[in-house]
Amino acid sequence: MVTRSERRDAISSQFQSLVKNRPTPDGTDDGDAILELDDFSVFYGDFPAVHRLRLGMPRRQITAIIGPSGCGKSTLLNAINRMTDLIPGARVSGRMRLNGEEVYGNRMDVIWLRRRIGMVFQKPNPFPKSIYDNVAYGPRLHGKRDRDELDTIVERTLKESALWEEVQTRLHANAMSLSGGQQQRLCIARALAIEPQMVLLDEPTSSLDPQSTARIEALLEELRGHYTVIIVTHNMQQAARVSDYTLFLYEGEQIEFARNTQLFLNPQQEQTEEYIAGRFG
Ligand SMILES: Nc1ncnc2c1ncn2[C@@H]1O[C@H](COP(=O)(O)OP(=O)(O)OP(=O)(O)O)[C@@H](O)[C@H]1O
Repeated sequence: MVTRSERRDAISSQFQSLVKNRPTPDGTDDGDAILELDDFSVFYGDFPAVHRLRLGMPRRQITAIIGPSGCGKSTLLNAINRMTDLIPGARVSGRMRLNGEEVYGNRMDVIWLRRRIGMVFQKPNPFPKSIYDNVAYGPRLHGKRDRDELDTIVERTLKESALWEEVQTRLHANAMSLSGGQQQRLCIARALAIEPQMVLLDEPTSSLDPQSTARIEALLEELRGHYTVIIVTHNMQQAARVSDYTLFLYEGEQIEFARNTQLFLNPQQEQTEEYIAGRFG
């Protein structure tokens, strides 16, 4: 029978080498939250898929959302850009503020909101267009037409997403000709091209091989400090490696939200400890 203290030591040694204690990005401090949830819930009919969340996600840092299947990770992610509005029977309660503005307030322009938040899904989903047109798509929607300006945006975001070296000589090739890992980096470039307030990633590496996964993780490291990133992942080692903060959800409830140095090395809740020790989920 493993004692609690032995389990804690095992967890700590497993995650010690993964968790990085990075300083807050320049111009931000510890309490600087871009997204604040206050008693925030999402219901499907009467069923609370996420329930009474209360937390602040830090600006220009990376927050991971972890928890067993069905705990509400995607529901929360979709609530941030109000994709939940499109689901019949879904409703929210409580407050969510982005940069101090009520996401669910009467004055929020939902089209504007969705255009300010980049989203990347589990399976890479580039448009069946050229690499260039995929990246230029969002800026064009925002009314940018000047060719030089678009060229600059395409080059900048392909560099930010660590794809430029591989595609600079074939920008007009179809995006579907790229490998799965390259397609996912292109989707990240497409999300960055709109200069988003936030980038939401829903299990972005679960369909990729280990090498492509490592490239995406390295890319996230580069994005940190410039963009606010929220990543849903089933992989606890990945959460420990790439993020600064982690939210652990269980059956829609917020069990623990903390810096990774706490959540993975010194969890405050026994359920967190059991989950990251792999005892359930
Ligand atoms: N459109 C919907 N209508 C009704 N219930 C839903 C709907 N979408 C999700 N749910 C339920 O809400 C709960 C949370 O689902 P959600 O997809 O957010 O979980 P998850 O943590 O992202 O799961 P997974 O890790 O399997 O992707 C689950 O019980 C799910 O069955």
